[in-house]
Amino acid sequence: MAQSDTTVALIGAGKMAECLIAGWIEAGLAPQAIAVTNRRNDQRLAELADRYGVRTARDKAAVLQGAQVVVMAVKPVDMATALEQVAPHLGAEVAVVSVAAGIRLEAMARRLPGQPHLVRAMPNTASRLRQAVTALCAAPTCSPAAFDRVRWLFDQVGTTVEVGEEAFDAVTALSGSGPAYVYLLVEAMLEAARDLGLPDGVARDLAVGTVVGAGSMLRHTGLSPAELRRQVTSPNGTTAAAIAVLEEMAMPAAVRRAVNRAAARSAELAALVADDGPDHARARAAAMGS
Ligand SMILES: NC(=O)C1=CN([C@@H]2O[C@H](COP(=O)(O)OP(=O)(O)OC[C@H]3O[C@@H](n4cnc5c(N)ncnc54)[C@H](O)[C@@H]3O)[C@@H](O)[C@H]2O)C=CC1
Ligand SMILES: O=C(O)[C@@H]1CCC=N1
Repeated sequence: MAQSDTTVALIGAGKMAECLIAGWIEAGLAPQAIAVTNRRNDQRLAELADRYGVRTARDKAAVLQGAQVVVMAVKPVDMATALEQVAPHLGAEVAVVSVAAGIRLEAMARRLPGQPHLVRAMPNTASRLRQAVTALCAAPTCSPAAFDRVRWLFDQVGTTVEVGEEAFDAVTALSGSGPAYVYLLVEAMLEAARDLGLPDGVARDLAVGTVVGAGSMLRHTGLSPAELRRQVTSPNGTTAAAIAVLEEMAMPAAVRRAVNRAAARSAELAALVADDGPDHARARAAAMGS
């Protein structure tokens, strides 16, 4: 069977699930090849069915029926329960992919005994526009064919890289959470533009164009960010004045610390699917503020 005939079930109909669905539909996957379920909120399922034409059901057995790839798109705190709920309905040939921060392959394997084709993925919300970067890591038991199918799916919504699982906390902090850092920067730029009296629409067009242009420069010139920054920064000019303030206020150090903190949080989230069952996981989650 061709990769393009791949059938997918998504467990969890939240923000990340919708970004994946939107990207897959845009890439030409048949809407009826995608099935989605959610914990509660039929309204949300109706919305996704209406918007994308995908199949939806509250019943897990119904959405898992015929799926070659199952994408677990629930919060880390809900993963133990969700894995236990899907386990009875999975055939041994099905690939199960978690996109959750922190949840390790070994923890998935414990909840899905006899399920060899386990994959961990960290996409980001740009999958909605097929511009995600997704890191992938297969369990040692995953067959090359099952992994290829999963990689094909994530290739449809952007680019993929294969990394060792030990890199996942860093990857999550960098590219999983990363879009939010850029949005925060743009929010601050827009506030400054308003202070300076620019109309909101003009400021948004200029700020967005600036971020997209800078991203394209990074992608296409092959120059380092430091060199590209130097090209903008005239001696004693406006950029130098701005960068001096950002350095004085420790912006680079703050970003480094933030990314490190995100990675540490990803490592902490692993405890949510430990050995002692969902009830204990919930208690730990409450203690951890999840
Ligand atoms: N939002 C993002 O930018 C990214 C999120 N992720 C990961 O994706 C996962 C989902 O995140 P979001 O979509 O942002 O969260 P969300 O809260 O928007 O969606 C999670 C959905 O899962 C559903 N759910 C919970 N337990 C369930 C169960 N047992 N069965 C069926 N559905 C269940 C909830 O009702 C909710 O609709 C998280 O683990 C997160 O770490 C990964 C990369 C980026
Ligand atoms: O904030 C989070 O935990 C998730 C994982 C990466 C992006 N969002």
